[in-house]
Amino acid sequence: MANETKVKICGLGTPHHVAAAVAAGAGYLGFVFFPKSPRNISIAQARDLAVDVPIGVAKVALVVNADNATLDAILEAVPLDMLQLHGSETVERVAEVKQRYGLPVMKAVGVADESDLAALDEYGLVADQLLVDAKPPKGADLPGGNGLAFDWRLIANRRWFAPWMLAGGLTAANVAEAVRLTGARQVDVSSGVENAPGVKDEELIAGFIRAAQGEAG
Ligand SMILES: O=C(O)c1ccccc1N[C@@H]1O[C@H](COP(=O)(O)O)[C@@H](O)[C@H]1O
Repeated sequence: MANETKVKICGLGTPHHVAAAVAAGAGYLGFVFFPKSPRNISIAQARDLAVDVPIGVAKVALVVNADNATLDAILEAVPLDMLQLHGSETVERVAEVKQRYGLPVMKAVGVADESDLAALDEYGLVADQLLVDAKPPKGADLPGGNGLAFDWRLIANRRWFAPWMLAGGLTAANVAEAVRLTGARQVDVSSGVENAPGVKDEELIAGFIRAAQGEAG
C-alpha cells in the first residue's frame, strides 16, 4: 500500500528535471550553491528554475558554510522556502541564519557511528528540520552528495525534537528498506537519481519517488 513519505530531489539544474520531479510528486526541490559540486548552479539559474515551481512544493537552497553576503545574494534573487546548511555550521550559526532570514533552516548532520548521534540532539533544538546524512569520507571534496549510505540501524527508533529527513546513498532499490528500518517520513536523494555525476534522470526520479512511497515498479 502506498505511504505518504515526502521526497526531496536535490541538485536539480534544468527546467526539464524540475518539472519531472514535480510531476512525480516530490515535496521538496533542492538547488545546490556550492562551486565544488557537479550540481552547483548560479543564482540566475536557480531563480529561473524556482519561479515556476507550483505552490506546495518547497524550494530548498543547499549551502555549505555560506557567509551572510552569499546568503543575501541568493535570497534577494531566488524565491525560496527553506535553507539547507550542509557544512560545519555551529548551533549558534543555525540560530543566526534562522533569525536573519526568517526562513526554516534544515541542518545536515553526518553520521558514521554512535558518536555522531549527539549532534542530532543539539541541532534538533534549534533547527526547523534535521537532515540525517552519511558522513563524508575523510578528504572528500563534498560534504554530501557522495552516494554513500550509513548503517541505518544506528538511528532505528531514535527521534529528535525537530522533524527529520533521511539522506545518503538512497536509490530506488534501497529506499523502501531504509524507510522501514529507520521510520523516516521524509527522504532526500541526489546521486541515486542520476546517470552521471550532476546529470539527473527523469525515469530514475519517478522510480525513486514510487519506491519511497511504497508503490510497486
Ligand atoms: O549534492 C551535492 O552535490 C551536495 C554537495 C554538498 C553538500 C551536499 C550535497 N548533497 C546532499 O547530500 C545528501 C546525500 O546525497 P546522495 O543522495 O548520497 O548523493 C543529500 O542530502 C543532498 O541534499
